[in-house]
Amino acid sequence: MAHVNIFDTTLRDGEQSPGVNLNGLEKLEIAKQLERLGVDIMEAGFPASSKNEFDSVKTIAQTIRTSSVTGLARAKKSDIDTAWEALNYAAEPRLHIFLATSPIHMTHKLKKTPEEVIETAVEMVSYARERFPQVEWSAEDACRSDLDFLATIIERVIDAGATVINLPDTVGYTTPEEYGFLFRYMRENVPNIDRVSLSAHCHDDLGMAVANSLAAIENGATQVEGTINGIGERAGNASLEEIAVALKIRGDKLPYTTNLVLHELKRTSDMVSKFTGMKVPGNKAVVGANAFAHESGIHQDGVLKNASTYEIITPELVGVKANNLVLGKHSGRHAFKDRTIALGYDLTEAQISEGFKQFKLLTDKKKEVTDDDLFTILVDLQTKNEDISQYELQAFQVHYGSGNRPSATVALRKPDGNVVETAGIGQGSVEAIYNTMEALISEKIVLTDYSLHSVGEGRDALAEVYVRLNVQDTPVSGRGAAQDVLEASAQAFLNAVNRVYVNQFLAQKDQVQL
Ligand SMILES: CC(=O)SCCNC(=O)CCNC(=O)[C@H](O)C(C)(C)COP(=O)(O)OP(=O)(O)OC[C@H]1O[C@@H](n2cnc3c(N)ncnc32)[C@H](O)[C@@H]1OP(=O)(O)O
Ligand SMILES: CC(C)C(=O)C(=O)O
Ligand SMILES: [Mg+2]
Repeated sequence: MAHVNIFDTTLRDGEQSPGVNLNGLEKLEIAKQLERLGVDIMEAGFPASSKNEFDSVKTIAQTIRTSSVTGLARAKKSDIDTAWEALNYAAEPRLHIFLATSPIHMTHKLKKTPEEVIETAVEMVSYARERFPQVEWSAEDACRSDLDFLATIIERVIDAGATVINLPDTVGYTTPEEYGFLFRYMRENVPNIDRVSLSAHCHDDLGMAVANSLAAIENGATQVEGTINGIGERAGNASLEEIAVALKIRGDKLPYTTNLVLHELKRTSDMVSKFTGMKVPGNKAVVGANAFAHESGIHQDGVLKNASTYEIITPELVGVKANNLVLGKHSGRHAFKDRTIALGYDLTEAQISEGFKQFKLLTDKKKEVTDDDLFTILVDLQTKNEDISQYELQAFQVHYGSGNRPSATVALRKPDGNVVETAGIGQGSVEAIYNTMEALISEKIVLTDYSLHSVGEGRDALAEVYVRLNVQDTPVSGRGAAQDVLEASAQAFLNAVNRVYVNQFLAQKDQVQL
């Protein structure tokens, strides 16, 4: 069977999803989980795009050992130099350079002639190869490019030292037949094509990203790019879990292997969903909550008689556990710690103590503490920047009654350690809390989105809230979890505010150091 390399771009193209802004600690946790999942290459970010992005790519490059870490760069020396500064720590540093090749992009965006585009691509690929042992070159908007021009530029960048050629369907425009043809055409018409790995990168604007990726594999792609849960720019990227499971389940038609550890898929999907705030729809293939649920009587009857009547994928294959009940009221610290390790957490002793404290508090209120509950508590602990003091909720109280205007009293600890308290009103309880917190924080804060859902089932389930805010016109998202919906709402608001605060704090620190 032929092998296909998996290139994950959740942290780069995935993070380009509107409204998603991951902090460095969240990116690092996702990177570690992607390594456990067995991705061959992970694109950690676009180092030249900002100081925060540079720092997080560098930390990921320093941490990840078994997957290759790459970063994106424009065809510009300064982008390549910055990328090298961040990525040279990686076990196998790689660079991903892109330059558009379609007439639309060359004329209107780059304002370059096709000859100038060839010259720039060749010059930048050979410049990058002076540093990086592996250089991927992407022909942005390949699917709307002229085939012969594409074949010419590919031949030239391979001669300049590119080791991987990517043919992205940047705008999600192509069909499986056309995309398959593109790969066959390049295999047959670029004389030096066998010197490189050929990669597919699809977007889902017409809902064909996974089908297109599979067509590319059948026609000579040896690498496929995508994201977990299919998140990404606009309608998103090809969903890696769908591609990997399709290759596994339809090995009869698609005889290709990957290095992915399939039973890590569900956990990876859950983590990406939690950190990005992009909830996975129930009917999403492979990882949706309903992917293994059977509702109608005839289906239930069939499954009871033999699961293969209506199930082509077993839940265990992708790591969905039938019963994820874990610890209870009488569990001790050792059992708790063992469970955190089994869940894939790498916590310090201080984090374990804090997590155990929160777990015990939860067992007082909740009959069954599930893996999902633990995941929610621990994720917040692990991704909080303990080195920078931030806004903390000290206490709050809400008065609500039908016919009365809701009011809230909130006490906050500010980053300078002072505790401030005030009261305010709103049209509803959540708005009363948010208005009061806005007054205490003294910034202009606008709520642009709010969503609430429960973690698991039952009246005692944890509530999880996601918000999007504009803090002094900076868009930012935040999440909070608690047993009470109002407390979860308050925590989500502060989580978003703290993201802006931490970024400003780090930016000021960098300026002082300069
Ligand atoms: C298909 C994709 O997903 S491509 C990746 C897209 N991702 C992102 O853009 C996220 C990160 N981007 C950013 O933070 C910013 O856009 C930055 C820091 C990279 C650049 O910011 P700015 O310098 O303000 O430029 P801005 O984004 O407005 O415009 C892009 C410039 O890069 C040029 N450019 C675009 N692609 C390339 C390329 N592959 N190689 C070289 N130049 C390029 C554009 O022509 C434009 O140049 P111009 O200023 O001479 O007109
Ligand atoms: C940077 C490139 C590969 C990209 O994301 C695209 O073209 O979609
Ligand atoms: Mg893309």
